[in-house]
Amino acid sequence: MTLSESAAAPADEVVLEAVGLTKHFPVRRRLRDLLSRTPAVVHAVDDVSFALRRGQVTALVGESGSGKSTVARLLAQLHPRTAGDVRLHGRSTRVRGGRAFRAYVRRVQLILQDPFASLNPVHTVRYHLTRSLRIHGNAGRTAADLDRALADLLTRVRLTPPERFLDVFPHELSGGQRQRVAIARALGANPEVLLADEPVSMLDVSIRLGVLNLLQDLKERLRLAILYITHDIASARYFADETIVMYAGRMVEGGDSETVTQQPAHPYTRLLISSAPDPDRITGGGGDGTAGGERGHGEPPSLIRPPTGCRFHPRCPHAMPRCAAELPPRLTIGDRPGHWAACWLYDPATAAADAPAAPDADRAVPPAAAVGREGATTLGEAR
Ligand SMILES: Nc1ncnc2c1ncn2[C@@H]1O[C@H](COP(=O)(O)OP(=O)(O)OP(=O)(O)O)[C@@H](O)[C@H]1O
Repeated sequence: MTLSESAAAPADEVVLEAVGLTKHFPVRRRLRDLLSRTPAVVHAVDDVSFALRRGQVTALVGESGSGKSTVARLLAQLHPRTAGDVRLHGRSTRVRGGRAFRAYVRRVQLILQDPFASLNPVHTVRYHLTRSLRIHGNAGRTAADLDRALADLLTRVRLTPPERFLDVFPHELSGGQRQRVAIARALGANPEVLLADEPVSMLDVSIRLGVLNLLQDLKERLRLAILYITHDIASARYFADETIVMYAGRMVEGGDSETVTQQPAHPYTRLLISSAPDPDRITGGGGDGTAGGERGHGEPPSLIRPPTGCRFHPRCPHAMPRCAAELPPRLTIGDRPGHWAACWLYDPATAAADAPAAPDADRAVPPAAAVGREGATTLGEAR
């Protein structure tokens, strides 16, 4: 598909979908494990479903180890999946290298966290971009075509004038400029989807916004579908149209970013927000970084033997007996269209019965300011 074709397509068209996506990694077996019939596995991702739409950013948020990068790698076809499906324009896709893989990556590009690692230090910007354009058949026929395509890529990522950047090596660039080159290289494929795995977390705080603004601009101008993976829920509010929260390999909340970050429903999302390093970036947080948010306790669970029922229940200040026994489905919150949480607090039966954790009787959702007075603090491995 050409750029002009993609610009003409409807904005909310689903491009890439995860459907019940599941990934279990085998664990190296110890002697005593050999006696066990069921081999141990890491439940990295379980039953994850969402859609990436043209011209929209979807944020996947969660603490370290929640399975975000594994989802990106599954969508990029870099891991075989244990179960579930990846659908590109509605068609199930499973590619393992070769020509099919090249055709897939032409449409779905992955941008990694560390531009130092993803650019070869012995090659110039010109080399990296030319290689991408050639591999994906976008270099044109003549040297002049190639020069135009190179200048166009650098201009798109706002490295201008292009001739100043073409013949420099990665170490001569700042971190932000290197990430822009990595984005330009991804654009060399003329993709429909960008999977951006923590694209700004290794950059200085002062230049993060510039790179996020660039991605936003590309989303709008090229109508890209973008998956933005981050542990920083504050940036999801700013940058993403939709936000999905993951905990211990499962999706726990989703909805439009404004609602998920300003009226979080799941106790884990509340904990994530109350632990955000800069509470001023999210209204409703207090100056001490905890007021106005949830408090939980403990560490993230083992993914080899994940907790039964809701995986957050051992840390949840609102846990009920049911939470340990039954896996909560996605339950509609009802405040804004599309807002859901996988939490038994939002089951009408819970609200009607004892509702021990719903201080606001008119609303099954515990308001952020009213919940979370119990328990100790801290978010295990949040970075
Ligand atoms: N190749 C692998 N083999 C075994 N376990 C893995 C592998 N890759 C990831 N895992 C495990 O899967 C779980 C999810 O990891 P993943 O990297 O997807 O989480 P994440 O949310 O992206 O974390 P981070 O922000 O630290 O990258 C972790 O427990 C991790 O140790």
